[in-house]
Amino acid sequence: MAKIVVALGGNALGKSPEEQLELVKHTATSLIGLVAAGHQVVISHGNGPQVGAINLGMNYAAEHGQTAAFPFPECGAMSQGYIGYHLQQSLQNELHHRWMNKNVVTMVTQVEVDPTDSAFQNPTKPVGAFYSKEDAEQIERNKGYVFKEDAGRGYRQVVPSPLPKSIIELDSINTLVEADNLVIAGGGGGVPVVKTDDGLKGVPAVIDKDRSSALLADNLEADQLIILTAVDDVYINYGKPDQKVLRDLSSREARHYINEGQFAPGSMLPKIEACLTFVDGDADRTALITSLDHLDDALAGKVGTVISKTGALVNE
Ligand SMILES: Nc1ncnc2c1ncn2[C@@H]1O[C@H](COP(=O)(O)OP(=O)(O)O)[C@@H](O)[C@H]1O
Ligand SMILES: NC(=O)OP(=O)(O)O
Repeated sequence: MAKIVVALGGNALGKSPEEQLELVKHTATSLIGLVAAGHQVVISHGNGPQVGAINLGMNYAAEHGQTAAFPFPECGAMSQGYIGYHLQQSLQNELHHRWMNKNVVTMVTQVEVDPTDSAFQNPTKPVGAFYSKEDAEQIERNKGYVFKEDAGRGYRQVVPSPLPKSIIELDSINTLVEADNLVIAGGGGGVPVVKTDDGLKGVPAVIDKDRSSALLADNLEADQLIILTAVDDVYINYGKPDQKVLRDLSSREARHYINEGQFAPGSMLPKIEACLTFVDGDADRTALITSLDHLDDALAGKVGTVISKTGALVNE
């Protein structure tokens, strides 16, 4: 039996509640498959598109005098509830379908960040919808938001993405996991909070969920970190005619490709860095990056990129 932290990508969760529920149902089948195989599974997820959509909706309602203004950390907490609800329901339905009995719980999770983190001066985390260059420039002028190009897919608003320092609810998560519950935690990288003289305080930012998931996996002493996103594999020369699948990577090879600039900042780079943080902690640990659709194939070794301290296979 292995302890596995599975991180689901926010961009791979679809663009609407209907799409998300459909995608999550499919992923629930594979996740419960892992549970049925005897593994201890902890689930985390991204929230970039979702927190951006919630924030836009709340801003619109506030600008039209229909609601009070909702700060960004509150929007992050809402995204944890929204995505956690779909995950809980889909996992519970799949458990029921298989006549399995297990409690599923979403933990609203706060993650401590450093208020002096330089990320607050340099927003990099893409959130919300994709825009054309012209539309992004117009919104920048009208609202003062910052936009950046996101991995060739269009322009998106970016917000600060400080590094996760500690998981506030770690003890509760650990207790629930050890009591054999299926736990969803660290959603959206956790709601970012800073420690002040008056206690914890939310800050407007989005922590990278891959980095938080690596911290969670390390803190829970997990054996494996699985990052599920929109692509089946990690590539070098991604999107070019000579792109090549990386099936199996040692830490050393991964660092070499990072230095070559093979992984886009804001998308694949933080995933690779998160995997390195996790696997460098212990030689027996592995990390797997694959798509939400092909987890079963990846576990069978047919697709996906495995990262470990020493590497095992030869790349195709
Ligand atoms: N070298 C690469 N190999 C594979 N995908 C890459 C690479 N560089 C950038 N990407 C992009 O990174 C995306 C995954 O990052 P992102 O969309 O931020 O993930 P998520 O929201 O699922 O966590 C892929 O869908 C792909 O477009
Ligand atoms: N919080 C976060 O990293 O979200 P995405 O996975 O959507 O980028």
